[in-house]
Amino acid sequence: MFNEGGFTLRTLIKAENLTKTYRGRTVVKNGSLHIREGETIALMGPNGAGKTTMIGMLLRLIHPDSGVVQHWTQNFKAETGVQLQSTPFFEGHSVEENIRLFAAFYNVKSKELDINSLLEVYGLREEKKSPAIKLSLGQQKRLAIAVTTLHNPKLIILDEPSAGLDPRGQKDIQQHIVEMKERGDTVFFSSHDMLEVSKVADRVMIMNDGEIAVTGTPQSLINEHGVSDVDELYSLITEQG
Ligand SMILES: Nc1ncnc2c1ncn2[C@@H]1O[C@H](COP(=O)(O)OP(=O)(O)OP(=O)(O)O)[C@@H](O)[C@H]1O
Repeated sequence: MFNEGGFTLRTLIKAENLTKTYRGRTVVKNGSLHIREGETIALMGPNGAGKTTMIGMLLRLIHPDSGVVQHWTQNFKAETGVQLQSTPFFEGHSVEENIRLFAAFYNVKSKELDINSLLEVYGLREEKKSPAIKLSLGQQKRLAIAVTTLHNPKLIILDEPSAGLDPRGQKDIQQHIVEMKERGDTVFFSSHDMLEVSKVADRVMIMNDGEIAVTGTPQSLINEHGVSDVDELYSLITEQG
């Protein structure tokens, strides 16, 4: 439990001094962060800043060279929804079958699964019988995000959910994150989309060259650094390198 301003917020993930080196190059340096229940956190940073490596270590998919990650429960994987940069859908299976396969993986019972509602929410009703791997990039991203929610997870982690999408596709993803937030879900996502971050994030972290350079609410960081928006803040932090 973590006490802040009189409210007791539960910490879901606490990472301390995470470091990862690949072939002599340190790509994450002493990364410390916490994710508290109900927060929507955006992880930003240039290509190669170490965001995906950091997410991998938070999920215990990548073993840090040093540092510690603590989760709110031993069984955190069963209670976490994860969209990685490429979600491997099952080849030769329709959207519906893929959802059923992911649901089985998460131990969600068939009778608890409302596929039609899920497809409706994620704008995939027409694609129900289409092969998942033939969907457009935007549709695949929406399907990947839809399956992160199947088991009603406590924490949702999205690695660049809107990367490579057109403005309409980016807006759709923003809306899905807003809906997760309104449901009270905890969401940790990486992004290069300033508008998305400004609109949905309660807290922003900017990584630069393997380090978490700043963390705070968008407004507090804007005030502290004397800039006018998240875009300017990002440029200031990442150009300081
Ligand atoms: N398994 C690996 N072996 C060697 N180098 C790696 C490995 N994984 C990542 N790297 C390197 O670590 C650095 C950080 O990569 P990472 O994918 O964490 O960055 P990122 O901030 O997520 O970038 P992007 O925004 O492009 O996705 C990069 O230089 C990358 O090439």
